[in-house]
Amino acid sequence: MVKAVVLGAAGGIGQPLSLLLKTNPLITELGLFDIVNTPGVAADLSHIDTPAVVVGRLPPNDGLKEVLTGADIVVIPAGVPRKPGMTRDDLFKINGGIVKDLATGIALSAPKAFVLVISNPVNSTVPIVAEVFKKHGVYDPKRIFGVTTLDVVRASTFVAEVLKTPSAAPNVVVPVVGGHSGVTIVPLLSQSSHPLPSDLSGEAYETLVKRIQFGGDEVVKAKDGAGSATLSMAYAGFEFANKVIRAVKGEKGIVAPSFVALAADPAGGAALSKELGTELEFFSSNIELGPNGVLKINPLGKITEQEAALVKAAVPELATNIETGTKFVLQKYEEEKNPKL
Ligand SMILES: NC(=O)C1=CN([C@@H]2O[C@H](COP(=O)(O)OP(=O)(O)OC[C@H]3O[C@@H](n4cnc5c(N)ncnc54)[C@H](O)[C@@H]3O)[C@@H](O)[C@H]2O)C=CC1
Ligand SMILES: O=C([O-])CC(=O)C(=O)O
Repeated sequence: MVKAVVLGAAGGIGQPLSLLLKTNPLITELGLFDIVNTPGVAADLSHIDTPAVVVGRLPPNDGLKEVLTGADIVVIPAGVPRKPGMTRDDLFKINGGIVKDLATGIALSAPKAFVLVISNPVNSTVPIVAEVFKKHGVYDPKRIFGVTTLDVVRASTFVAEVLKTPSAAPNVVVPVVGGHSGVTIVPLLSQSSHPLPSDLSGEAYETLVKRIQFGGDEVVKAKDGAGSATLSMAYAGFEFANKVIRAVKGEKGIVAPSFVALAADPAGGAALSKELGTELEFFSSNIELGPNGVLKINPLGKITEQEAALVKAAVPELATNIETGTKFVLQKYEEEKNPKL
């Protein structure tokens, strides 16, 4: 019995993600919440002949509470997407508040659920969820994940393109570490399961790295004001959710990058901090998943000088993004305590 919940289920990511989750036979209940249209999306999906019983709720009458109660895994793609010319950080003003409110709902109604955060800016929204959970006394760093899988999916696709073997893409595994925006996205191409040509250096190497780092911009530009990646993100979110579900069901050795608190595995986190040369509260490295969420945070391992430079460039931006998320929540709680602030 697995209950999966999607918050923001009527949106560009939410609908195809909910469709994919409905196709997973391991999911027995699918709860959909959004501020619009969830009854319709739920009615539509409920006609598909797979096991999940689908329920769609709106905010009035405790809809969020109803959907979240009994949830094992909650995926959050709620919030506004980018338009051309915007950075992910520009979304913080609106999405920060949305994620804080939804995290509060999860802390109250499904504190043990695995929480998969898609809403941007991920580098700041994951710290928001963590702070809200701390405030409610239900924080377990092993259970909160920033979804960076789309970067991994893009890296597989783009590397296979460079190797002129597009059909190999699903088998190409490239760890992408750091975070989920621009220079914080660090592909470790030297660890690709399908080695790149040894002469891929200079401009060709930089072009490939930049394409993985700024792949989101390609989609934003092509959609020309109609939003950002939705279908590839739904695929990536489904991939990661399935990995979490499979690990919970007892499958061993499932490893994938995700933006998590280093406190989720203090020993692994300390080793990673040593490699980074600094202590960040959150970082996306390869993590091994287990029945309780994060089992182990893996080190970066052997990386090239170029990759070390990319990691070095990512660290200060990550630190700022993390602080933005944390401070936002703490400030909101201060304001709630003292409304005159
Ligand atoms: N982590 C990643 O790799 C990626 C993250 N994203 C992010 O995902 C988010 C969603 O993107 P799209 O689906 O394209 O946007 P969208 O605008 O199509 O859908 C967002 C949905 O959230 C809903 N929503 C807004 N406030 C809500 C609330 N308080 N409670 C519940 N639902 C609420 C809206 O009604 C809408 O249906 C954006 O922040 C985007 O930047 C997008 C692509 C990749
Ligand atoms: O680029 C965006 O705004 C959406 C996103 O996170 C991505 O596609 O990686």
